[in-house]
Amino acid sequence: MTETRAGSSADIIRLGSAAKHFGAVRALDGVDFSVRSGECVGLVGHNGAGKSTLMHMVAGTLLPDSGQIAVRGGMEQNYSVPRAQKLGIRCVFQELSLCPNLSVAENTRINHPSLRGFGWRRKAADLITAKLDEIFPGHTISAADIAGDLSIGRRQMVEVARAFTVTHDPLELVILDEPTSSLDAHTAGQLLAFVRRFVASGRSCILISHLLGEVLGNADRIVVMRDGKIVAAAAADAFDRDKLVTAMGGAEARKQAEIAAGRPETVVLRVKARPARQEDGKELVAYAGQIIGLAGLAGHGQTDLLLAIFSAASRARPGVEVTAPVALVAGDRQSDGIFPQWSIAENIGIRSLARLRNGLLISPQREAELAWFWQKKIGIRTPDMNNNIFSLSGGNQQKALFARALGSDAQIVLMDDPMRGVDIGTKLEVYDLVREEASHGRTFLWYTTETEELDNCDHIYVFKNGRIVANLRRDELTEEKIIQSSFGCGLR
Ligand SMILES: Nc1ncnc2c1ncn2[C@@H]1O[C@H](COP(=O)(O)OP(=O)(O)OP(=O)(O)O)[C@@H](O)[C@H]1O
Repeated sequence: MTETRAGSSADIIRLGSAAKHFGAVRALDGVDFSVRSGECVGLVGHNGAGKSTLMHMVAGTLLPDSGQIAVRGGMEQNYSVPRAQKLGIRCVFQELSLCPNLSVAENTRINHPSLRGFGWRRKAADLITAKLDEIFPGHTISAADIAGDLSIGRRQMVEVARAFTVTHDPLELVILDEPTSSLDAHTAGQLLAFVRRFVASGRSCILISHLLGEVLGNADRIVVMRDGKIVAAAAADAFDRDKLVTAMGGAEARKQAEIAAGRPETVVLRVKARPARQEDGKELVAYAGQIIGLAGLAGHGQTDLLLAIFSAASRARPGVEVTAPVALVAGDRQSDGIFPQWSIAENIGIRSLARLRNGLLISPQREAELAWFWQKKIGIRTPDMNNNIFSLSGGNQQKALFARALGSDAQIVLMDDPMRGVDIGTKLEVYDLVREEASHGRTFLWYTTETEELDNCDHIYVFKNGRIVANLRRDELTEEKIIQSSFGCGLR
């Protein structure tokens, strides 16, 4: 990277008065937005505020209904994805785009048509491996791995690394839309440290995240969106968490309520489950009314155990005992959670069909009532719950999956890192809801990559290499203890 580029104040891209409608929804309402060389711009806002729509315009995947786009000071008349690519603008969107049946190397080749001829596979493999090594030292991903076989966290790592690989086209600006949502704290730290090095070399990033600490700690400038508009923009050190939350217009920056402490432990057993690789007799035990956390580095068996419990509800499995109906809130909504052809209301009602039935048929009225109830309860932002589920922003899709589980008759709710992409105001509301439901006897098993969320749990099981290595009570919980157990030996 040259010094001139690092020192340049020219805008890489500038959008003026950008507006976009989707039917009745005004997703962007005359937005001015720019990125300079050598800066990391943090972009925050509630679910549905318009962040992804704005980023689609920067990336050329969506054109504004009205407004202008200028690159390096020159007006663009026919801005498009190939044009953005030529200018060195890349993006990693929330919905991951790797082809599941291709290898990591083959997926890398898709972005680099210049890798052709004899030995292209080796070159693509070397390119992505070097970038993974640089961003995520110690990763265990092979370029020969098939993308669909990787956990969502590893797919996210590949997707991020791929965006930073360079062959022919330049690399100026990378848009990262919730890039750490599926990563554990350790891996997220590696990525954010890399982003800082990247911008220090004169290139630029846009970082979208609902984890406000991540934005405050890594962005140079922060832009806050609300209802399709930019409502605040300033140097990052002009903000703190409370100021951001207030600007976003979400829930007040309240502290998490005093939570599980004091709730009597009941004796109704709901789940007993031993991980398949556990040899020392440790097992997860959950009673009615408990919120049980599953922690540790991502991909260490937490999701596998949740899926084993889920399947044990319908057919017996050795080592797993389940005593009540089970619902699962999938973290990987793309492959596990969403029925893409269906409306929002149908996606919510699918787990409650028995209650929605009128004779042999599903009553549209009951389905609409259930959907409306949950729309109000957790604020699903849409003008019409009969719209297709993909008309919702990413975070609002996730809320619909919550509504499906909580609106069902399941007494055991399994949550597989479900708060990805959910804004801070809604998160606090969902935490309250989970605690309220637990106080009525529901049991929650909650895998999360956000250590703060474990404060909501009564017990936390820490996983390593497919096994439970520690069982902590909430009052013994510290980030240090989790990391110690995740990397070292079990505490008890
Ligand atoms: N393809 C689409 N069809 C219809 N409506 C859409 C479409 N894409 C976005 N919208 C709507 O535009 C608004 C802005 O959505 P956008 O995805 O930009 O929000 P966001 O700030 O990125 O939210 P999140 O934090 O949940 O990802 C939302 O109301 C959303 O429902």
